[in-house]
Amino acid sequence: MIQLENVSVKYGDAIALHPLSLKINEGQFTVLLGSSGAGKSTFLRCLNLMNNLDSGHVRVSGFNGNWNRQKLQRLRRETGMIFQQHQLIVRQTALQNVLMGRLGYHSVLRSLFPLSKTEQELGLQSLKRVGLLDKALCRVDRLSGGQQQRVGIARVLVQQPKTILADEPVASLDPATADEVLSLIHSISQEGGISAVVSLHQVDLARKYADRIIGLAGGRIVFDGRPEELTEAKVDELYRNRRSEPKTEVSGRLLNLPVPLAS
Ligand SMILES: Nc1ncnc2c1ncn2[C@@H]1O[C@H](COP(=O)(O)OP(=O)(O)OP(=O)(O)O)[C@@H](O)[C@H]1O
Repeated sequence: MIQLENVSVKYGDAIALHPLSLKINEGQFTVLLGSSGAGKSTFLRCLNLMNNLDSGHVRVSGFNGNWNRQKLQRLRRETGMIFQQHQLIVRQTALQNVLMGRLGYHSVLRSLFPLSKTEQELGLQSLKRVGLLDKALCRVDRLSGGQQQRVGIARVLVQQPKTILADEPVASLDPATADEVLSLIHSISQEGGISAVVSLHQVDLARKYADRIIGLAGGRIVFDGRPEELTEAKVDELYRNRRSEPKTEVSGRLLNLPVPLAS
């Protein structure tokens, strides 16, 4: 369980997250929705304390007392992160990239030497789980975008995480591949009882996979409920600012079009 208590974040004078409090329960698949700049990435980074907080506390089950360096290292080791742009080393093989997920378990000195056979087997099992065992020795830049994201997921699996945080993991994929990749993250979360918090721009995918949807707007929670409670009116409210912008722009451009003369 992760609990945020009055957590707020500012960048300079700009407030990215207004004070908010909530709990993320074990095994829950939570989707964050909200227009660009709503605060989704900032919120995700608060969950494993990658962001400095302006106020409030983050409590995680299994971690008592104040956060010190060792506890933060353990928290980040137990939190798998998946990114939109995969953050892979493209000149290395899929397996080498996956094994990077084990680095948090070793000292800098130890990580200069090859990992144990057990860890290498764990890497292969993770690639098998994401359907890419046959690509283990392929360089990542020879893989498709969807396959690269699967490598990113396998890298998270070798961490044996308690929580998965995914920041727009399917934003650069076509709709069918996006569905497949999200379905994979969802099944990994369900099978392992791993909490997942995933930010998305696709409301249909949020409705399909989420146990819980949190809607952010202007750094505030404006919706928190089950997918069936997210009505069209609430979606409109969530994206109101973003949705109105293109209409204004288009109608503005249309107004400037030369009006054809009647013949
Ligand atoms: N490092 C930073 N320095 C200054 N301002 C920042 C920084 N990171 C984010 N912000 C600002 O904080 C606000 C929230 O940003 P955040 O990236 O959390 O939103 P988001 O919902 O994830 O957006 P997107 O969907 O575009 O990724 C935005 O106004 C953004 O410009």
